[in-house]
Amino acid sequence: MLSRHIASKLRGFETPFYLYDTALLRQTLESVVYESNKYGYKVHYAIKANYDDHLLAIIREYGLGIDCASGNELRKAVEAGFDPRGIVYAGVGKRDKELRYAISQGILAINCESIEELEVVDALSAEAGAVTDVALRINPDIDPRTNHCIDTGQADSKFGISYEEVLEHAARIKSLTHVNVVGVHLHIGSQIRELHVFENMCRKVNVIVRNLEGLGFSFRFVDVGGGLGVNYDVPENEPIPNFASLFSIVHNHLDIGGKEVHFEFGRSIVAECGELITRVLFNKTTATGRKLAIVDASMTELIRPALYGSYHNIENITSEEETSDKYTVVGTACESTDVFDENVSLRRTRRGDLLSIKSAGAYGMSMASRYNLHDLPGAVYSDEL
Ligand SMILES: Cc1ncc(COP(=O)(O)O)c(C=O)c1O
Repeated sequence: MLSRHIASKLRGFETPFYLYDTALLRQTLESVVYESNKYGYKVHYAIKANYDDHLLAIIREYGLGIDCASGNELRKAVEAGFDPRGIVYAGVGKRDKELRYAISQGILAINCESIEELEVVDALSAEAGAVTDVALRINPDIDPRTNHCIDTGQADSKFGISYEEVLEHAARIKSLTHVNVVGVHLHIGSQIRELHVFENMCRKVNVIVRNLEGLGFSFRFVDVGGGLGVNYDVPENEPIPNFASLFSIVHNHLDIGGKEVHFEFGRSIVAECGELITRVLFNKTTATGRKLAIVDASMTELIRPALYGSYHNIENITSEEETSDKYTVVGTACESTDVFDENVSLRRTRRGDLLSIKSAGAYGMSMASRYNLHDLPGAVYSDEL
């Protein structure tokens, strides 16, 4: 973990801020590129995880495509220099102006999540005099065995079109003249640590693709989404996620002929290279005996613990004094759920100490808000120190 080694340098920066280890980001990108090249797989970066300009410039150097979830994310990717032909755009509710923009950019595919959306893309493409490449985002009804708040591929989920509905409307979909159905897309959820789940996913995809092609569809690619989890518990043990295992599972279980296989990784690319650095403002003990460390960050910088009950490992990077005391680390926001973690073992923690909240590079800054009119946090990059 970078911050522990450069804690004295960090003291001078206004807290809270995100610290990014760009060397680790580069190693992670090297790994994903190396491992995916073994099978000819194509990797998109899910820009929702973190759209920081400095990080995007690095990610672009490694030739990844982009997965985006809104018109503004698409615009951001295009402005950051990513080739529109390598961009996919998913999202359960796309506004007409967002669809018009995507159509005008000629992206790799709009991943459509309802029959109605396919019809609207067809109509808007006709208006623009275009034929738009789309993929069918299919809900495969798979339990990804992750936090229920972040699963996306179970039957009842708002994401994707049910396979049955695609079958029912197959003839109608094929009759649309201004969309070209070039792919199948699915994404079963995020922070998946039990990789055998992806075996089930592959088996379902095999059936879906075979049956739909039997009905006359012809797909150029299958995009199996993202979801590879990271080690929030002990990030030092696994700074780079296990891309090799996931690719090997997909290689061994996906049976779709020579079609392109695409992935959309967010968390696994950027989570571990980011830490949220925050300063201890006050210590106090509740009437019930809980020792609180009140820090100057809050759910406005990192909402994952408050929103999903997610765990992030926390360390006092400026104290050397061991203690058996346990701390509940709370933020400044006017919300009772604004708690980073309870009963944390930290070195003796005093006003002014810096804490690192680790593995915060994904869905940290990109989900930050200005609640309580907090300022948005800054960013410090290891290659600029
Ligand atoms: C459609 C889609 N693709 C890719 C991702 C990226 O997922 P992850 O950050 O888990 O790799 C998400 C987020 O879960 C998503 O909804």
